[in-house]
Parts: sequence; structure tokens; C-alpha cells
Amino acid sequence: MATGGVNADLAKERERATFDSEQLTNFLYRGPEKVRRKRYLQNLAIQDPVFKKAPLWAFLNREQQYATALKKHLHAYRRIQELGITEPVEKFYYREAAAPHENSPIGLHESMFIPTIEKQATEEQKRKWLPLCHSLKMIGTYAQTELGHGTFIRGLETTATYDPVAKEFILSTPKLTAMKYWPGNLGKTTNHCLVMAQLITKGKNHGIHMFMLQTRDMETHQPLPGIELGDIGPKFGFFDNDNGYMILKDVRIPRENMFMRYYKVLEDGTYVTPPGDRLNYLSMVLLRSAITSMIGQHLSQACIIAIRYSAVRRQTEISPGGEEAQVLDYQTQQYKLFPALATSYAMLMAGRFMYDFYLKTTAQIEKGDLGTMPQLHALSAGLKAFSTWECTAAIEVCRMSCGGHGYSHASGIPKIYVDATPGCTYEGENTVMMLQVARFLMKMYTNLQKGQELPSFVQYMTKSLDTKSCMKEEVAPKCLVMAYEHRASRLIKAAADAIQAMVMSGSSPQEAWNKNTVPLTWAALAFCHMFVVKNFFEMVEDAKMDGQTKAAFMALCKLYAVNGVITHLGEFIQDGYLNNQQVQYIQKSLLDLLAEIRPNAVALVDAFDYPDAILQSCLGRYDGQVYQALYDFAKSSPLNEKEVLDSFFDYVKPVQQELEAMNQPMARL
Ligand SMILES: CCCCCCCCCCCCCCCCCCCCCC(=O)SCCNC(=O)CCNC(=O)[C@H](O)C(C)(C)COP(=O)(O)OP(=O)(O)OC[C@H]1O[C@@H](n2cnc3c(N)ncnc32)[C@H](O)[C@@H]1OP(=O)(O)O
Ligand SMILES: Cc1cc2nc3c(=O)[nH]c(=O)nc-3n(C[C@H](O)[C@H](O)[C@H](O)COP(=O)(O)OP(=O)(O)OC[C@H]3O[C@@H](n4cnc5c(N)ncnc54)[C@H](O)[C@@H]3O)c2cc1C
Repeated sequence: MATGGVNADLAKERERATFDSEQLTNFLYRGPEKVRRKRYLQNLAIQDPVFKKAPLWAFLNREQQYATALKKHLHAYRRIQELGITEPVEKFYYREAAAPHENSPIGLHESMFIPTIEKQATEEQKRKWLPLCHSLKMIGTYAQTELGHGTFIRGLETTATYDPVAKEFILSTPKLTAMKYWPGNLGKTTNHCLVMAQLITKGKNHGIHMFMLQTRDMETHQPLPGIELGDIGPKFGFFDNDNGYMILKDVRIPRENMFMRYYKVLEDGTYVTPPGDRLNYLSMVLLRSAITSMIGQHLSQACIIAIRYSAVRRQTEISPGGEEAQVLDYQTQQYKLFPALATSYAMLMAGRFMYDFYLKTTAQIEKGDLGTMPQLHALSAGLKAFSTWECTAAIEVCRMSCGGHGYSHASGIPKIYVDATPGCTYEGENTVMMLQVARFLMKMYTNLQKGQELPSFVQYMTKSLDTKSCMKEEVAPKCLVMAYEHRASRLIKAAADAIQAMVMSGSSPQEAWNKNTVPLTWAALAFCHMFVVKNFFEMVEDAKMDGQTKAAFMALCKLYAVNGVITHLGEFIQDGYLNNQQVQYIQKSLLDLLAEIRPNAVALVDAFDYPDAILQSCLGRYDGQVYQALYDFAKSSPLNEKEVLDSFFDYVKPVQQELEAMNQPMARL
């Protein structure tokens, strides 16, 4: 039964590729030196006996999954310090290999709690808290969302009332809906959290602010007096995480526990505001800026699995009596998978842009220049929403393209999906984020009408909408980008005009806004789509790689753009910008691109450079030995530990006996 070596079909795929996948890997990870370092760190984790010995999450119950993920992530945390790894991206590589597909129960401590202290705390607070955080004496999380409010954070109901006599804040949960609900790792793992609460001082409510709260004793880990907390129960994914709830019964904390880098309460209760607004929203902006890369990686893993498997899987003869075809040779299969593959590259490129932009803008904010904050907010909110929507939909396409085996945890895709899809909800629900983008775009449109200068990435709004597309039979990148710009401009103008018309006829601006939120989200989505397409083309054009690699990469980029036009065709043709002939050119180009990408499909997913130990997929194995792997996976199911299960004797036998007795001819009399 055992088979060895690389599956012949997969080996052939790699031979026929027109480019060297290593070149693309080097580009993706920003140079060969960084690739070597990534592989070195991943191998260190993969070879570590603590990680190696751990059982596969899929065969564990929730408590075991939590304990295993905690054990692995704590070991990784310690090893990262021992190895002196400080770069965030290097920590990410190590952790990903240490605990693949296992969400860290100390994840929020690292991704939100520590960064918020670094960015929002005073120097004195940092000196006090950060060393305790690094040694894990303090383990924290970000407690913002409540039972009654997640999106509308100005509506949060937890209060922090200042008592100038004791120089303390009193934290309270005044009603059921004010209970903190959802914060990751709040239930069982953490002993501190950063609480977002309405600040009340001298009888006045100053809106939501951040406070440091110790939730559990640092030795016994028991909840502190006045604090009730626990896990919220099983969820669609994130099984291994203890998202929590918390009720505060007039818990007192010292004045110094308010995060006071920007906003302050003096000893006598005087409230002092900073020069800028919404500075305490910056932790959310950080995570939103990181999510586009993260979700692009989730999708890239699903693509590796589905494309390698589709190269190995043979089903149905194309011509009677002929060989059964690799399912990847079906054009319909290519139409499912290649746009998904192109999307993952598009999002990795958008994520690269976004994170760099975040670093640049926050460096300016640190220096007191808040001018680019609105752009950072709009782009991070928009790309977070657009990328999570596009990628989660594409992951599901990948799963279904694997047929029945895609539904098994052996494929690895269901877990990728359930851990990726909350990205559409957390860190700002996607529709709400799109409406924030729309708010920014409407402002830009008003500025345009006033003749003011626009930021570079919305400059195209100044172009006339009366033009027609330059698209020819040879579908050129320039014409594709212009088509996206035109569609975005038109939808932005349409939404703005609709609002303006309603206001002119007597509606209030708020009413006019609310009656147009659907067209506003169309406009925001078109803006984000345009941004991703343009950024993708620019990054491919600027990429330093040989001609063959660039050609293979460019085909993907074009496919992403062409497929987007076809998917949203109505919006591109509504005002006659593209004519019927041009649409036909684009449709033909889509089919040509599928054929062009076909020989490179496996090399294009190999370039993501995921070792099998991280992918954890029977279908996505590098050697393509999928059937043996599926058989081994089935055999390791705990249900197979006993030949006959106790439940057979407990339930099946008695019912059989009862039914047998009931069906005896005598019994019926
Ligand atoms: C290839 C290798 C690559 C390697 C890559 C390496 C990969 C690295 C991997 C990375 C690891 C990742 C780990 C993931 C794990 C995840 C765990 C799960 C964590 C989940 C945590 C959470 O889930 S935590 C809770 C989040 N919960 C929200 O997200 C609430 C949303 N809700 C709001 O965010 C506000 O409620 C909302 C709507 C803005 C309205 O806020 P509001 O009512 O105050 O404001 P208004 O709408 O009235 O707007 C008034 C004016 O404020 C302006 N403005 C608003 N926000 C602004 C802002 N942020 N910055 C500037 N300006 C802002 C706006 O633009 C207006 O400006 P203007 O007046 O000028 O027009
Ligand atoms: C896995 C996971 C981890 C999380 N981790 C954390 C964490 O660590 N810390 C934390 O504080 N929170 C966390 N959250 C909570 C998360 O941030 C919120 O669930 C999220 O912000 C959405 O808020 P909501 O649940 O109140 O949704 P709602 O706002 O109630 O959304 C429900 C529906 O209403 C619509 N809607 C709401 N407002 C508007 C509007 N203004 N205009 C149009 N439509 C609207 C939405 O589009 C959506 O369709 C987590 C959630 C998940 C799923």
C-alpha cells in the first residue's frame, strides 16, 4: 500500500513550469537572505520536540485544544526570547511553525495589549508595566466589546468614575448589556486587561478611554474581588481561545491606571485632552493594518492545498476511453482556483503596502503630526474589510474545489476557513468599516468640488467621467487600472449626488446618508478594489526578478484585474464606459489567462514556501501522496482505537433487541 517519492503528476507540473518558483519566493519574503532566515526559524520550531510531540488539534476536545495551544505558545514565547528574535515578522514565522493553525491564547497579549501600552501609556507606565508583560507576570488582553455594543464604541456602557478624594477610578458594569463580552483570552488565560470605559469626572462624561485593570491574582490566578469572569463557550472557530465575559462591581483602580499619554485626568479630576481626536482608537488601526497580510496568507495556504490536490486528483475521461484527466485541466476548475490564487497574491501585496503605510504614518503621529490619520484610518478600515471578504469567500471556493475530501479536517481547509472568517467581524465589522471609508470618500468629493487638493491615492477622482475605455484586443494593464478608477469615481459621484439631491429637497444630512448607505458601500468597495488592483500592478512592475518570473507573476495580476471586471461587470458598463466589443475582449482575455497560468499553477503555489509541517494537510502535501495520507489520517481517528465501541452495547444492542421483540408476530397480538 505504501507509495514513495513525489507523485508523478506533481513532479511533471514542477518540470513544466516556465519560471523558477524560488525567485518568486524571494520576492514575496523580501529577498533571499530573509527567505533563508525564515526557513531557519521555521525549521527550528518544526524540529523542537515540544512542538513535534503534540497531537493534531483535530482529534482533541476543546479543553485539550486550549491546553495544547497554550503549552505550545508559551514554549514558543520562551524560545523566541532565548533565541533573541525581536522582529515582529520573524516572531510570526517562528510561532506559525511552532503551532500551525492553533490560535494563541496569549495572542492578544502580544498583538494588542503590549502594543497599546507601547503606544498609549506614559513613560512611567511603560517602565512599570512592560517588564512585567515581557516576563508574563502580567498577561493581558483588550477588553472593549460588550454584550450590547461592539461596533458603536461611543455607546459602550462600562463606566470609569473618578473619585478625587481617593484618587481612584471606580469601574462598573451598570447593566447586563454593559458586560464585556468577546475579548480574546479574557475568560481564563489573562490576569490583566485594558478596559475601554466611559470616563466620568467632575460629573461630566468625556467618552471612552482606556484603563489598566488587574483581573486575577498574579500568584493564585483567582479572579479579584468585584470581578466576575469566564469563557463565553464554543464558537464557529478559534476553538482553542477563551474569548471571555466580565462583570465589574465597582472595582477601584488607582488614577495612574488610566492610559495617560494623550488623554489625562489630573489629581483634582480635571480632564485634559490631546491635540488630536480618536487617538485611543490606534490599537484597532494597528491590527486592521496587519489583517490584510494575515488573511492573504490564510488564502495562500488554501490555494496550495487545492491546487496541488487538483494536480494529483484525476476524475473522468475527457475523451471516451482516454486517460482520466487531472481535475486541474478542467477549465471550470481553473476558473475556481486561479482567481483565488490571484486574490491571495493581490492581498499579500496590498497587505505589504498597508503595513508599510501604517509604520510610516504612526512614526509621523509619534512626532505629533496627525495630518495623515484620516487616510490611515480609511485605508486600514477599507483594506481590512475588502481583503477579509474576498479571501474568506475564496477559501470556501478552494474547499469546495477539493470535492468531498475538502470537507474533511484532513484537508486542512475547514480550519483555515473558520479561523479566517471572523476577520470579517472582529476589529470592526466589515460593512461598518466600508461606511467609514465612504465617509472619507464623501469628504474627498466635497474637497474636490471646493477645488482643494486631494491625497495621491484619490487623485483620479479629478479625471472627467465622460471618457470611454482605451481597452483593445490586447488587454493592457493601463486600461484595466483606468477602468477601475472610472468605476470608483463614478460610484463615488453617484452616492455623493444622491445624498446632495436629498439634502437639497429638504432631508437632513443624516437622513440622506442613511437612505444611501447601500450605494455608499458600493462606492467604498469600488475604491478598495481599485486600490488593490493598482497596487498589485505597481508592485509587479517594480519587482526585481527575471523576465520569466515576472511574466508568470504578471499573468496572475492581470487575471485578478480581468476577473474583477467580469464579476462586477454591471458597474463597469452601466454608463457605457466599456462597450460590448471591449467586454468580449476582456472575457477572452480571462480564458487566455487561465490557459497561460495553467502550466505554472503548482510553481505559483510552491512559491508561498509553506512546509508540510505548517500546512498540516493530507491534500496539500508537497509530495502529492494524498491517498496514503488520507488513509493514515482516517486510521488515527480516536473512534478507531477500539474495534467495537461501548456505545454499540449501550445503545444499538438494546434498541435492536426492543425492536426485535416488538416485531415478533406474538408481540403484535
Ligand atoms: C509574506 C509575509 C508577511 C508576514 C505578515 C505578518 C502577519 C502579521 C500577523 C498579524 C497578527 C494579527 C493577529 C490577528 C488575530 C486576531 C485576534 C482577534 C482580535 C480582535 C480584537 C477586536 O475585535 S477588538 C474590538 C474592535 N472593535 C472595533 O473595531 C469597533 C469598530 N468601531 C469603531 O471603530 C468605531 O465605533 C467607528 C465605527 C470607527 C465609529 O467611531 P466613532 O463613532 O467614534 O466615529 P464617527 O463614525 O462618528 O466618526 C467621527 C470621526 O472620527 C474618525 N475616525 C473614526 N475612527 C477613526 C480612527 N480609528 N482613526 C482616525 N479617525 C477615526 C472618522 O473618520 C470621522 O472623521 P470625520 O468627522 O473627519 O469625518
Ligand atoms: C473571534 C472574535 C474575536 C474577538 N476578539 C475581541 C477582542 O479581543 N476584544 C474585543 O473588545 N472584542 C473582540 N471581538 C468582538 C468584535 O470586535 C465585535 O464583534 C465586532 O466589533 C462587531 O461588533 P458587534 O458584534 O457588536 O456587531 P454588530 O455591530 O451588532 O453587527 C451586527 C450587524 O449590524 C450591522 N451594523 C451595526 N452597526 C451598523 C451601522 N452603523 N451601519 C450599518 N450596519 C451596522 C453590521 O454590519 C452587522 O451586520 C471579537 C469577535 C470575534 C468574533
